[in-house]
Amino acid sequence: MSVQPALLPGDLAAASFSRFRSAAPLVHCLTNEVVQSFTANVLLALGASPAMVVEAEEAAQFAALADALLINIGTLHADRARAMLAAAETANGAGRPWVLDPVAVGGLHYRTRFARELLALRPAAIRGNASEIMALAGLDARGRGVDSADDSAAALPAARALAQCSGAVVAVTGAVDFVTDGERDYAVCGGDPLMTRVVGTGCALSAVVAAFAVQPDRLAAVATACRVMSLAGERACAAVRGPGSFVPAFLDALYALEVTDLQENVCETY
Ligand SMILES: Nc1ncnc2c1ncn2[C@@H]1O[C@H](COP(=O)(O)OP(=O)(O)OP(=O)(O)O)[C@@H](O)[C@H]1O
Ligand SMILES: Cc1ncsc1CCO
Ligand SMILES: [Mg+2]
Repeated sequence: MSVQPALLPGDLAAASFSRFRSAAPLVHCLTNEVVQSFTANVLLALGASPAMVVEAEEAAQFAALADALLINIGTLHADRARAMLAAAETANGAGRPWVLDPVAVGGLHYRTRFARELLALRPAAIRGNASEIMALAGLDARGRGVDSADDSAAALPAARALAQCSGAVVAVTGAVDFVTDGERDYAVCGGDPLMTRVVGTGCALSAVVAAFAVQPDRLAAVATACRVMSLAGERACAAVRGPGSFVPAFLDALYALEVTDLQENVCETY
């Protein structure tokens, strides 16, 4: 396995974004209460469809109708947990991919236990920041050299171990996003630190990952989801004064993205 992951090739990213635009996936989002509206707007701006169907009985039914499912445990409570388990089981039964965003897993016991339960239901992809991926990997990858650290590059070994033991494609995001299936990985550059000064860019990215996880080359597709967000983020940041003007500029940049924009995935160093 390479120590320095390859950059996501522009031709793969463009092909994946083109497939996404044609498919316009319907994404069932069981996400946290802070980011629901922003997440729906990000999916709509890109050309996908969001649906936040949250009651357990309905969530179990709807997971078979949607193209993909997102489970984000940011504001977890018992009713929502019940809906999440039911929806993940339905999605698995119907052959639909589902994505786990393990918000704040690590220090908090209830959500950490619950994330372990979800992991056993085999998500197609997992997207989190460095500390979340390290903590989740620690659950099932003890003894695989998973140490503590707080940046995405340092979390790459943990992401690989998590991918190997869960079967998921794992994206660990930060200044550089790394996406791995445990055997191969891609690096995705771009974005802007301002993206961390607005709530929900990572959560919304996880919904976009779900929309891309329907594609057969899941590793390249999840990396493309990361590139779509980082490219729109860097374009938006070039034209704004701060977090307040970032959100509308970001939605506009997502809306304006063209397939050919994904061809260029340049990054001098990372
Ligand atoms: N320092 C940075 N420079 C450039 N882009 C960044 C930086 N940090 C994060 N990003 C980008 O911001 C987006 C969100 O990633 P991040 O790792 O901050 O998620 P998160 O911590 O789960 O966010 P949240 O929980 O607030 O939704 C990604 O597209 C990522 O590439
Ligand atoms: C601020 C916050 N609190 C719970 S979830 C959330 C947003 C996801 O990061
Ligand atoms: Mg997060």
